[in-house]
Amino acid sequence: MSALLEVSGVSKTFDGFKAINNLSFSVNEPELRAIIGPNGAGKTTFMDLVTGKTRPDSGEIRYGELSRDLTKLSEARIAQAGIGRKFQKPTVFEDQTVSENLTMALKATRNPVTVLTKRPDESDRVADLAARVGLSDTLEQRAGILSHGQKQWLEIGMLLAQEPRLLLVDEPAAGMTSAERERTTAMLVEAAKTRAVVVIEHDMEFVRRLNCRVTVLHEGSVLAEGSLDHVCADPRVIDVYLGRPEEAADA
Ligand SMILES: Nc1ncnc2c1ncn2[C@@H]1O[C@H](COP(=O)(O)OP(=O)(O)OP(=O)(O)O)[C@@H](O)[C@H]1O
Repeated sequence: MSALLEVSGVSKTFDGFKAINNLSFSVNEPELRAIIGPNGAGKTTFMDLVTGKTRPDSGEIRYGELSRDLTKLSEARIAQAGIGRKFQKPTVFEDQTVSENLTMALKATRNPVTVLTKRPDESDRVADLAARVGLSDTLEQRAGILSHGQKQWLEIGMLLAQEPRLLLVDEPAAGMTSAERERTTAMLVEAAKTRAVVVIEHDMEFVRRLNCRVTVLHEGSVLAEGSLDHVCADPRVIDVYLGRPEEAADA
C-alpha cells in the first residue's frame, strides 16, 4: 500500500470565499476512503480539483509513481491517467441496453481503429462487469427502465470498464433504498480491493458499512481523520457536523 494521491497545501477561493483552505491529505492504493463533512465543507470542490474541472490558486496534487502534478494537466489527460468520477446523478444512455452501455464504456478505452473490431473477449468482459455491479439479470433491458439504484450501478460498471486506478464517487447512496445501499457498499468495498476509491457521503450508516478510513472536511481543510469511531468521538467533529440537527437525522 503506497500513496497514489497526495494533496499538498491546496487552496481555492471563489469570489473571495475560501472553499479549499491549505488542504493536505493523501490516499493510498489500494484503499477505500470516505470523505464526510458539513454542507459547503469543500468535498465536491476537492473532487473538482483532482479531476481538473477546477484549478487551485495554490498547492499541488501529486498522482502516481511519476508524482505528476494534476493541477498542471487537462481534464482529458487526468481521465487518461486513470482517474474516474461518478457524479451524484446517474448519466447512462437510457435508450441503450445495459449490455450496450457497458460495451460502449469498454470501447471508450480503445482507439478509433481497434474500436471497429469486436474483440473476442468483449462479451465476457461485459458479463463480468454486469456481475460486479449486480446487473447480470438485466443485460438486455433498456437502461431507461432500470431503478435509480440500478442506473447508479450501471454507471459504476461503466467507470470500472475503464479500469481506473482512482475512482471518485459523489454521494452514491442518495435516493437509494436501504437494500440498494447495502449492495452499493459491497460493490465499492470490492472495487477498492484493487484500486483507490474515494466516496463522499452524508449517510453515516452507509459510511459505517464501508468500514474504512474517514476524512472529515470542514471549511476546506481536514478537521479529523481515522476510523469512523475515532472521528465521531472527536468533539470538533461533533460540534461542526454530527451535532447539527440536519446531519444528526442522517446519522
Ligand atoms: N464554481 C463555484 N463558484 C462559486 N462558488 C463555488 C463553486 N464551487 C463551489 N463553490 C462554493 O464553495 C463552497 C464549497 O462547496 P462544495 O460544493 O465543495 O461543498 P461540499 O462539501 O461538497 O458541500 P455539500 O455537502 O453541500 O455538497 C460552497 O460555499 C460553494 O458555494
